[in-house]
Amino acid sequence: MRPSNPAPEPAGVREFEAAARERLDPVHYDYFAGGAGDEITLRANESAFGRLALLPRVLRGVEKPELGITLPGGSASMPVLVAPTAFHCLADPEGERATARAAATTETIMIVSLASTVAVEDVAAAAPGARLWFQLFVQPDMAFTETLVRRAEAAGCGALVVTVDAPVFGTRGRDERNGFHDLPGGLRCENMRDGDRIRPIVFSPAISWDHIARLTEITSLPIVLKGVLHPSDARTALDHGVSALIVSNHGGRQLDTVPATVDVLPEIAAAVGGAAPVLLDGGVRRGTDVLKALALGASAVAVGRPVVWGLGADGERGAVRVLELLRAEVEEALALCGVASVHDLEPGMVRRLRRPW
Ligand SMILES: Cc1cc2nc3c(=O)[nH]c(=O)nc-3n(C[C@H](O)[C@H](O)[C@H](O)COP(=O)(O)O)c2cc1C
Ligand SMILES: CC(C)CC(=O)C(=O)O
Repeated sequence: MRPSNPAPEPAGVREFEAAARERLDPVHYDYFAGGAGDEITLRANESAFGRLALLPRVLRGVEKPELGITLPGGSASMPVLVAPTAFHCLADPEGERATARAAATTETIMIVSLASTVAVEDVAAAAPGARLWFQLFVQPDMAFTETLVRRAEAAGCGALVVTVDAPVFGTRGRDERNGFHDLPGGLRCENMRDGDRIRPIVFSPAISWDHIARLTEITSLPIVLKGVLHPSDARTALDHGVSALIVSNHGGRQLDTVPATVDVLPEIAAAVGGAAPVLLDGGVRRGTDVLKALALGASAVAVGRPVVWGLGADGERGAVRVLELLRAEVEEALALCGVASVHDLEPGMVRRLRRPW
């Protein structure tokens, strides 16, 4: 008897999403996929890349392009990082352990969410050599926030990513309709453990620049501010000793109708003027998206849902495949653009289309 053909490997991030959707509980799929309000920003993040065209150069004699990058907080073998996303155990039983091993295999940086379902110490222990950063929603109880910072330091995290676009938690219609408000069966936000209890994550509108100043006093880790969309905030961040910025709208999950991240990137890059690296997340699904973001001023991008789709489709192996797919796509697009290194992309290589394709 002939063995049946194995299912073909997904050939792009969007196919991984379809494969993950098949396997995940529909309520959990919706949690991962969904956005705030009418999901206008969620859709805009992806479609904005579709309004940009790449303008390649020819005959530049480029051999294998150079993909590696160095950031305050560590280096990576490619300009694609793992954005912090919560609750990986909903996508795979190994959860964040699997993601961290995938990041270690692909030699890129994983930003571990405060809301991870595996404690940051256990994530680090599961993936020796993984390059981890720790994401924080500043908790108004600064003594507890400081405990979190010490834990991240002790676990070997290379940077603190402070998410500033969540003074309150954005309402996601899909979760409301599905009644998804709690983690199921024994899963917890393990970083919030405090003795015998698990604290709730507090989203506080009282958090201000003073808290960022305080963080820079209590840790020598580089502080990366995630969720900046206004050029004035980018400049204020630099005044507060922030080491890098992530232009992010939380994957369209917080304030709906804010612009697509790639559309505000040039303004933020201009405001920062090279004083600190600017990263971007939101809607990156192809290697060509990565090139566009880098050309418009990003030092690197991060991907949120794509890694979750890899994890949901095939655990650690799926997450590796997604990251390797993106690497291969970046490499091919650089070669086709005649660019020798991710550092050599420039705004002139991107054209804004009057009408989308
Ligand atoms: C399911 C999910 C959970 C997320 N959890 C967090 C989180 O815990 N902390 C955080 O700063 N951002 C969180 N984000 C936002 C991501 O870090 C990132 O900004 C966003 O996913 C990027 O968009 P993309 O999914 O289109 O790549 C989450 C996003 C998703 C989709
Ligand atoms: C549970 C949340 C804290 C994670 C988050 O930021 C999100 O779902 O967008």
